[in-house]
Amino acid sequence: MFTLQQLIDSIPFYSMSTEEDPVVHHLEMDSRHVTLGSLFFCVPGYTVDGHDFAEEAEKNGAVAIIAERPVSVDIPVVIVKDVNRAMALIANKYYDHPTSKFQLIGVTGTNGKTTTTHFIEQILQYEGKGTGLIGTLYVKMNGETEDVVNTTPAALPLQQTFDRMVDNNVNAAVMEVSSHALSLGRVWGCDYDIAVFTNLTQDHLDYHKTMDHYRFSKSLLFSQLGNAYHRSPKYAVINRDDEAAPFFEEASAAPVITYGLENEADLQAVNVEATPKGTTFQLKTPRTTLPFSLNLLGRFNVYNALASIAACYAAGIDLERIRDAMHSVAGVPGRFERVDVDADYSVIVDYAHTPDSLENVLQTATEVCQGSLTVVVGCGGDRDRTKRPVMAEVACRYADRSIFTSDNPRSEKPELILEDMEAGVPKEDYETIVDRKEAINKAVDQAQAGDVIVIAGKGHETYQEVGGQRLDFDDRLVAKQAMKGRA
Ligand SMILES: CC(=O)N[C@H]1[C@@H](OP(=O)(O)OP(=O)(O)OC[C@H]2O[C@@H](n3ccc(=O)[nH]c3=O)[C@H](O)[C@@H]2O)O[C@H](CO)[C@@H](O)[C@@H]1O[C@H](C)C(=O)N[C@@H](C)C(=O)N[C@H](CCC(=O)O)C(=O)O
Ligand SMILES: Nc1ncnc2c1ncn2[C@@H]1O[C@H](COP(=O)(O)OP(=O)(O)OP(=O)(O)O)[C@@H](O)[C@H]1O
Ligand SMILES: N[C@H](CCC[C@H](N)C(=O)O)C(=O)O
Ligand SMILES: [Mg+2]
Repeated sequence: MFTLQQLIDSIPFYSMSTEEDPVVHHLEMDSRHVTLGSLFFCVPGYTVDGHDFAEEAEKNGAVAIIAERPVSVDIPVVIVKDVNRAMALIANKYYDHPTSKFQLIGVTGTNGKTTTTHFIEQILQYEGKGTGLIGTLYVKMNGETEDVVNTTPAALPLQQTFDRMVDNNVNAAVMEVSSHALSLGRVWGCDYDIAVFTNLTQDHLDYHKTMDHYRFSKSLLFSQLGNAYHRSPKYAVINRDDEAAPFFEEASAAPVITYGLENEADLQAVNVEATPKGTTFQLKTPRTTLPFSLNLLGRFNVYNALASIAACYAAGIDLERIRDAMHSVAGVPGRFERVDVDADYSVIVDYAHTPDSLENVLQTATEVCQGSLTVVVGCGGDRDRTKRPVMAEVACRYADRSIFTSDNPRSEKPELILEDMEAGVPKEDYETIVDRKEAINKAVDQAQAGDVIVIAGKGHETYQEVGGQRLDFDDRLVAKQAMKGRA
């Protein structure tokens, strides 16, 4: 148990409204969940401002408040420069620096984070480690999953999750680290042992405004490798084939292990071949060359495999053991997931929601397609508008037939999102069907033998976000129904 003073000792400068030093029993960033003895953090949000809930927090039993400006309460108020970052430091202290108690691997990059973290988790499990995973799909501890809101949670739930990982005997955890999280200080104070960079292409310009800021935010994971505890060597794992590689290498506060297919790298995949069941390649390292086989399709998955191999090697696992584990690594729900209905055409559901991921998945689909390729795709509302025409262009460049539709319009009018997409391509190259179910039905109805349909953007999602509502919607179920209806 800590007193307020003990907790805020981890912040360099602050001002305090009183000398009182209450005991803190709980940390909280949502006034509605405050209980007796809580320390309440006033987080300036995108929708509302946590400072407006200080009084409610006091009423609900908070013993002190951390804020960026004065608030009218009678309990102690500590004024800090940045509540998000103060919250990260205090949560670290409160939970006794949980990330110093197990090996922590962070994966950042525009695409491939969820896939790569799952590959790494499977290799760690093959080694018999107690594993933790945090990312877009869930928090997972020794096989049990829990729902999440964000890919990388805010500092409080994050440190609390790490603390539970310690209690659950996790000795190696792997997590997706989003650029939002790095930029907002959600992962401040995390003691990463290994930081992995997958790639950098356009996304999230609504938040970052420029690619430079986006790239800088991602690089924070690598400069953070210099953190305190030094229980084992730390490493950065970097994709040499990405043009941002030198930037990340320079930002790294730890030795760098590179991987790639095209450029010479510490771990390089050569002789990559697609087989009916997956992909094979030779892994060339300065010491040895080893044959690898992967149950998954797509050159992008070779990159994800290389990132995982390099991360696990950095974590101290033998390359031969990694090779054996990789042999049976399974794919991830909603990533190039084939809809399981017997038919002479294939339907693939994929989470591609950026220009680069769409290009990768469509390129892979053309390699397995014997007839014509159809893509059903939309772009998310309240997200980077500038990627919409680019995604439309990519769709039309690869597919024989493109159907533009809705993907989580959120607060935007679906027709206007579609107009943004349409601006990227000539009229005769696509058709537009606002209703996603109708769009999927039409693609399936018209499929011929040997054709492939890629339904892109939502992958594992089980909802369509319209206005403030989440309506049930699962591309895989809708496609399955359409396919069965046709049979
Ligand atoms: C833009 C953004 O990052 N939003 C995050 C933010 O929400 P917000 O700013 O809207 O929060 P808010 O509702 O304004 O509330 C502000 C504060 O007031 C508090 N509050 C609110 C109401 C009340 O009655 N009492 C009260 O105390 C809230 O608890 C909060 O602390 O804080 C929330 C709690 O931490 C996050 O869940 C939420 O992520 C939303 C869901 C989101 O969509 N974020 C995206 C942009 C994001 O972060 N994405 C990346 C992944 C990107 C990728 O992988 O491609 C991610 O890591 O998830
Ligand atoms: N290494 C890669 N390079 C490019 N595209 C990829 C790569 N790996 C996966 N993809 C594509 O990107 C999509 C999303 O993959 P994944 O979920 O692994 O990425 P992510 O980085 O976790 O995405 P998010 O930022 O939404 O969490 C996949 O469905 C696939 O189409
Ligand atoms: N993490 C991404 C997910 C996008 C998924 C797509 N279906 C969309 O809604 O745009 C984001 O929040 O931007
Ligand atoms: Mg993800």
